[in-house]
Amino acid sequence: MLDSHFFSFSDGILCCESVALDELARQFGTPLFVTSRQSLVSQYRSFEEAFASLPHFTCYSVKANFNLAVIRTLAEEGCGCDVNSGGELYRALTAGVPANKIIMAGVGKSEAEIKYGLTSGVMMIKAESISELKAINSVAEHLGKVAQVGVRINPNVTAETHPYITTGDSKEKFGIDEAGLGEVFELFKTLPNLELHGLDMHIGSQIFDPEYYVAATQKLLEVLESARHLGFDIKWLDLGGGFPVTYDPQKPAPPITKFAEKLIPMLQDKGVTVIFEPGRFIAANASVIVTKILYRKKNQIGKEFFIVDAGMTELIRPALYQSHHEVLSVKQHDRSVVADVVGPICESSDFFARHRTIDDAPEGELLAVLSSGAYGAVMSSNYNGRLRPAEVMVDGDEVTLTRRRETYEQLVQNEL
Ligand SMILES: Cc1ncc(COP(=O)(O)O)c(C=O)c1O
Ligand SMILES: N[C@@H](CCCC[NH3+])C(=O)O
Repeated sequence: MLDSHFFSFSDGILCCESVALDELARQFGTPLFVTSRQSLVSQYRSFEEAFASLPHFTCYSVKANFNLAVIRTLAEEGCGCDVNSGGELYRALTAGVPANKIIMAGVGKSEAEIKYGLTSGVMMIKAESISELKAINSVAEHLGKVAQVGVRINPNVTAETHPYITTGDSKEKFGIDEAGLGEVFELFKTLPNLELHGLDMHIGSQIFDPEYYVAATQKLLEVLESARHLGFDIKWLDLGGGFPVTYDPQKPAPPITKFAEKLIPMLQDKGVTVIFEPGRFIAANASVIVTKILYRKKNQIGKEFFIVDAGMTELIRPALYQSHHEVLSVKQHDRSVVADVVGPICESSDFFARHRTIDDAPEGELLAVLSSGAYGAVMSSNYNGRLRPAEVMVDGDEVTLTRRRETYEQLVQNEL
């Protein structure tokens, strides 16, 4: 059931590294996000190892988990950042990531955000439309700067994943497709405050088949050829993120080496630094949510429910993408039941698991929702007047509170 070095049972109790999750719940309350620092570092290092023979630079996509301690952990390993907004840029800078290791992306950056990126001195700001290129030029002109720009290409490759997280298809809003590229190159020739430094793609998330990357990279390489033909000195080829992780042990993700084996030969001698923006791959399996069983009930059709104190406000992925998350009892029991694990929110889509075999843990005990590190806390909300939970990071037997639980006062602090 559990295949992790970082979350494992010791004396019948689920632990994060050397720390028992029930201890953490006693100390910090529930619901609680618990992150294994060693897991983050290990995932980052395995990514680096897989692509070691390729000149590349990895920019962790902070949208997956923007907790400052997570960003800082990866920055200490030498990793850069991919940010999607002014707020994420602020977080990356606050975590101490140097601006020249930050890439600024986003399909709809405001003038203020572009200005923030350029004044901070980000290594590359990406454009996803002709209009945005013009906006970047005009902000750069005002600032008396020349912007180092990357253009996000929409390669029209439909990667097989959940339809809400596929991004490289012409039907989607992302990037500039083949038809727009002539105008893009023309603009770089005429607008004096733009320099074309990078070509970029990001075809989606949780992509299992490396062939989608191969197909899209092939298209990106064709654009690289055309750009060079026109005299552009392209330094960076950005392949985005999207590398998969295992959520469901029945459907294991292919190892990252499978992607590296396909991509490295295609990119090795192209005279560019390849940029990767993994988010989920690094963060997803580094955290769990520890949640208390408030009530159990069985109804007239024999259906059983565990009603827990975390919900879709902490992890919206099952509601939004019907995604699978393993749910374990923190304390092991000999007997199991088949039940739904649901939250306290007034929505029928507020569940973590349906019809799942789960230990027969009594009310008051704890469950852990696994693989909650990516697109978990970052997508949390105050819906139903919920307080965003506390977050802790574990490193061996050391525990650090990295985010305090919200308070009722904070819920209303911005209202007049
Ligand atoms: C531009 C860009 N880069 C990187 C990522 C990170 O994706 P993932 O978490 O799937 O690696 C995303 C999110 O899908 C993205 O939009
Ligand atoms: N939020 C999505 C991933 C989106 C990736 C960003 N484009 C998920 O939880 O799977």
